[in-house]
Amino acid sequence: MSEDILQRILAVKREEITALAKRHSRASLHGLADEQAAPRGFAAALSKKAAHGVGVIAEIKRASPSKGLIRADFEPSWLAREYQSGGAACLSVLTDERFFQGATVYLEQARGACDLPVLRKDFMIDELQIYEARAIGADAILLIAAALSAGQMGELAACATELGMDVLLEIHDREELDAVLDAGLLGRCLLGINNRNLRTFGTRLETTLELLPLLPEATDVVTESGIGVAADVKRMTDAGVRRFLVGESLMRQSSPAAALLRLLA
Ligand SMILES: O=C(O)c1ccccc1NCC(=O)[C@H](O)[C@H](O)COP(=O)(O)O
Repeated sequence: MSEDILQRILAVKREEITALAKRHSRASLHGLADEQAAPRGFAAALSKKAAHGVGVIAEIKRASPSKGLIRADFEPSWLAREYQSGGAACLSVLTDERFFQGATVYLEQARGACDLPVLRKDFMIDELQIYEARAIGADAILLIAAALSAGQMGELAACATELGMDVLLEIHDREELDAVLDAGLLGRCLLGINNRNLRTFGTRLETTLELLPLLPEATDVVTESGIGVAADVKRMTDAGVRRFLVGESLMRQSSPAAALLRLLA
């Protein structure tokens, strides 16, 4: 994974965590998390759809470091309803402000507009962010292996699980897979394989296909990034992958619902 973009993002996250800690104590965020309705069951919803074909986590993504602004006409509540009517199993909402033009309020708006479980898509390196995720209603969080030590992954995953959230643990290569396996996290988290090379920002679906044979049998894999057309979905399902995280290709369409239906056709 690119030291440059990841390290730049993580430097900003450290500043944000310092600011968050000034606004809230751990106990106050825990209190806000406790006030939320119970999580909606992210992994279960994804597995239910996957058991009958394909489970899609549809992403609400306004912009990205690689593409800049993706969608100018950006209304999270409407997008959430579109994705639900298009057959998404779950939502992912980018909450990072600096690099993805996201916001925590977008997650609240999207979740409030539909019945789907929602992943907080951000760069999580501290328990405060996990409490904050639950406090804004998230049903699941993302952990990126390249950003964390094995010990941190274990601690943050345990924190999320204690709060009732599911964890999508993301890898890009064999080294990160080994770290996840060594940490004994595979059975406790969904495993995401991200097809994006963060040095070049290019996506290669082969990243998922090449890592699949190295996984223990029956691992629930989510293939992430670079899924654009139904042929990509077919290529993955032919290899046994039934869970997908899709953002840009849906966000660029005037009707994300119709685009999702076409992807699943
Ligand atoms: O999307 C980027 O440019 C990006 C850059 C640096 C770090 C992460 C990045 N993307 C995060 C994601 O994982 C994607 O938003 C997600 O997998 C959906 O990908 P896509 O369908 O290709 O929009």
